[in-house]
Amino acid sequence: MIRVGVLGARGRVGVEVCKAVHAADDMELVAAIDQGDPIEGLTAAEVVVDFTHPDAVMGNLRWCIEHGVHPVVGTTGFDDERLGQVRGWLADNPRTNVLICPNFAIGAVLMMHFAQQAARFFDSVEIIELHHPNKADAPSGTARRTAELVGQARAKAGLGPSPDATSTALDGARGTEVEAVRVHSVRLAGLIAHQEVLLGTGGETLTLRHDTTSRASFTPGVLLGVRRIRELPGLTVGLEHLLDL
Ligand SMILES: NC(=O)C1=CN([C@@H]2O[C@H](COP(=O)(O)OP(=O)(O)OC[C@H]3O[C@@H](n4cnc5c(N)ncnc54)[C@H](OP(=O)(O)O)[C@@H]3O)[C@@H](O)[C@H]2O)C=CC1
Ligand SMILES: O=C(O)C1=N[C@H](C(=O)O)C[C@H](O)C1
Repeated sequence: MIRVGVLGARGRVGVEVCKAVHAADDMELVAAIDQGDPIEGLTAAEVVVDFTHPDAVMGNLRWCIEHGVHPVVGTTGFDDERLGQVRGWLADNPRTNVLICPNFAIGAVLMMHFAQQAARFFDSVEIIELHHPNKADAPSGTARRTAELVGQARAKAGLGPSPDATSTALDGARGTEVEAVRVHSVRLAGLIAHQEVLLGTGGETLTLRHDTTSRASFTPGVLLGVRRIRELPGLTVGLEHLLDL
């Protein structure tokens, strides 16, 4: 039995994760921690799943790494600086492993993978992510990661920035830029999590779209991460590394 703790246990995703861990034959839910609960409650856990808040996740990660508990992280808000800090903590605590996944839904991971594969064939690419209005970070972790993967694939193929003759624009009209890829964020009541990657070239466009219709969609990926984290040394970013793509 894998002893699992959940951080953010009363949150939108945390509730689903607790249910899934509880239902798994090979896991025991030993701690369900949320805002205001002492983090020391995680001491009995071997693996901790974190779905909290970008402002909280670094402190949680540091505690887990220093206490030899393997974190499986869904919380977003990671950039190169934060990942560098995690690598630094791991260098001082080499017995701990960390898995950080901007998106645990299998379809979303495939969308990112397909976008990366398609990128070199198209002159233009833009990303639109659409989420519920309670989301803290923009752009989403998934959109950031997609833009990084697509931007790197374009650079490798020798492609420059997407063509764009805009010479005058209101602030924000063209979104933001990640690795030279334009990213647009929509926040709308009624949505959960959605993303389109728009690719275009002479006479044709390709649209890759993923829709999250239930937060239960994140749990198979989370359970896979919990099962595999002990054999993944150091820092792993992205569920794609566990999917044999
Ligand atoms: N990787 C993925 O597949 C996915 C990632 N996410 C990400 O996961 C994160 C959480 O999303 P979501 O569940 O919608 O958010 P919620 O706000 O619904 O849940 C977060 C929970 O964590 C609690 N919390 C905040 N700080 C701490 C802390 N230091 N210790 C323990 N608990 C804490 C919050 O309490 P309180 O509200 O009282 O502050 C809340 O109950 C976000 O960053 C989101 O982007 C979401 C979906 C999928
Ligand atoms: O906050 C959310 O809801 C989600 N966050 C993740 C992100 O920022 O990409 C994953 C998914 O989009 C849901």
